[in-house]
Order: sequence, then C-alpha cells, then structure tokens
Amino acid sequence: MSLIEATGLEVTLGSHRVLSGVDFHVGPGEIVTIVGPNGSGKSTLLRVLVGALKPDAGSVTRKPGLRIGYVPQKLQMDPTLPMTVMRFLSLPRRVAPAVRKTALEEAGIGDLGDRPMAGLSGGQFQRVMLARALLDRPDVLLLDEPTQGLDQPGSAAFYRQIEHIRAHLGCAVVMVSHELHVVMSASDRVVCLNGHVCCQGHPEVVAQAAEYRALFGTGTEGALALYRHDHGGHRHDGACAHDHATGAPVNQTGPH
Ligand SMILES: Nc1ncnc2c1ncn2[C@@H]1O[C@H](COP(=O)(O)OP(=O)(O)OP(=O)(O)O)[C@@H](O)[C@H]1O
Repeated sequence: MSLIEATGLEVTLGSHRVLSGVDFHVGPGEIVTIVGPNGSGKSTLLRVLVGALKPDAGSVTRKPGLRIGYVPQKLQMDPTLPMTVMRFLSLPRRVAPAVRKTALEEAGIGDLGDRPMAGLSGGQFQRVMLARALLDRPDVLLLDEPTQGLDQPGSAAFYRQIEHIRAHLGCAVVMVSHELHVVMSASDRVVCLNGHVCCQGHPEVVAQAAEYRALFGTGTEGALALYRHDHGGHRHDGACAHDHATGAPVNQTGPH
C-alpha cells in the first residue's frame, strides 16, 4: 500500500497552470526523486503532498496516521539570532534533549548541538534541517532541494546520509533535486516532471528516456557512473518499489 497516493492533480497559481493531470505515489521505504526544469512544479507538488496546498482538482490520500517530515526549499531565519542548534530543534514546541540528540546523530551531525545556528556552513545547516524533520520519526521524508548551494562532494555525502537514514529508520524519502547525476544513483525511482509527469521509472532507465533527454540532454550518464556506489547489497532493480518501478519508463501524454 502506498504511503501517499495522488491522482489527477491540477494546480493553477495566479493565471499559471502549474500541475496538470499529475499522478504520484510513494511506497514504504522507497526513495523517489522528482526532477524537472525550473518552474516545472516540483515544489508545488511537494506542497500538495504534504497538505500545505490544496489542489484545484484531484485527490491526495495519505495512509492513516502517516508521519511526514518536511524540509521546505527556503527557511527564512535571522542570521543574527543567537541560538544553538539544540535550542533550534526545540522550537516551536519543546522536544526532549535525548530525541534532539538522536535526530542530530541520524543526520550525521551529532557533534554540532552546541554550535550557534549563525555559524553553520550551508551543508551543516541543511543537515540541521534534516535532523528537524527526523524529530517525529517520520514514515516519509519530503525534501525540497536539500542540497541547494552545496558543492558536489557535499551533495554526494548528503545523499549517502539519506540512504543511511532510509536503511536505519526504514522511512520513505521523496526529494526534489536539480543534481541529476548525483541524486539519480541514490534513488529507487525518478519522476521527471514538467507540469505533467513526462516519464518515470528506474534512474538509469529514465536517463535513457527520450522525454528526459529532451529536457536535460544526454550529458549526465558519465557523471551518473562516477557517483554510482555500493548500496550495501540492497536491490536497485525495482524490488523494493512496486509495480510502477519495474524499470520501464512510463510515458504520459501531454504538452512538453
Ligand atoms: N504563489 C504563486 N503565484 C503565482 N505563481 C506561482 C506561485 N508559486 C509558484 N508559482 C509559479 O508556479 C510555477 C511552478 O513553481 P514551483 O516552485 O513549483 O517550480 P519548481 O519546479 O519547484 O521550480 P524551481 O526548480 O525553480 O524551484 C513557477 O512558474 C512559479 O513561478
């Protein structure tokens, strides 16, 4: 059973049709990455999935009792605010110190609790956001461009941390990313969005799909190979996904 299942999503913002006929699902323990050009509706889709935005048409079904950890694309924070990482994790509601410490460790920054938020690097800040999303032991993590502003090794390390979290906590992960070459090797399934779903499936199959290549060109394969790494034996042939993740790209008609 899917954790989140959306069908026939239509979203218009202002006078702009942002999403049109979008179906989406994520299953337990699955890592799904949403790719697409700027303005293709990726953040909008995440906001609909998390329940922050109501679609004009279509439906979103969440498994009863589903716990969602969400990291939005932008978080405004006054950089001069004197606040440690541990204190930040207890806002806006109080969280037990042991829970905060565990979340920091899961995010790979167990040693940063006493550091001021203002002094964090971009990569450290993103991991604090990740730790914050982990506080409630989510069933699914929704991450909107979590590696924005990080260099390539920093991004690769972040995605490895995501795989560790999935393996350790068993949560599903839905991410938006522009860094196709890095993120694709860490995903079970890639959904290519351009207002509608252009194609989806196993990362390496999507990378070959005509719809994907029309949007992103053909230059990502070398880098994809470069960042492919040992996944500790778990299968990436679609076995941990479900019927949509058979490896074959699913084409959907619509304007490109
Ligand atoms: N509140 C709004 N009112 C009008 N248009 C909006 C609003 N929010 C977003 N849009 C438009 O909707 C489109 C999709 O935006 P969205 O942020 O979902 O795209 P995205 O794929 O996440 O883009 P990016 O990769 O640049 O982050 C864009 O053209 C954007 O300008």
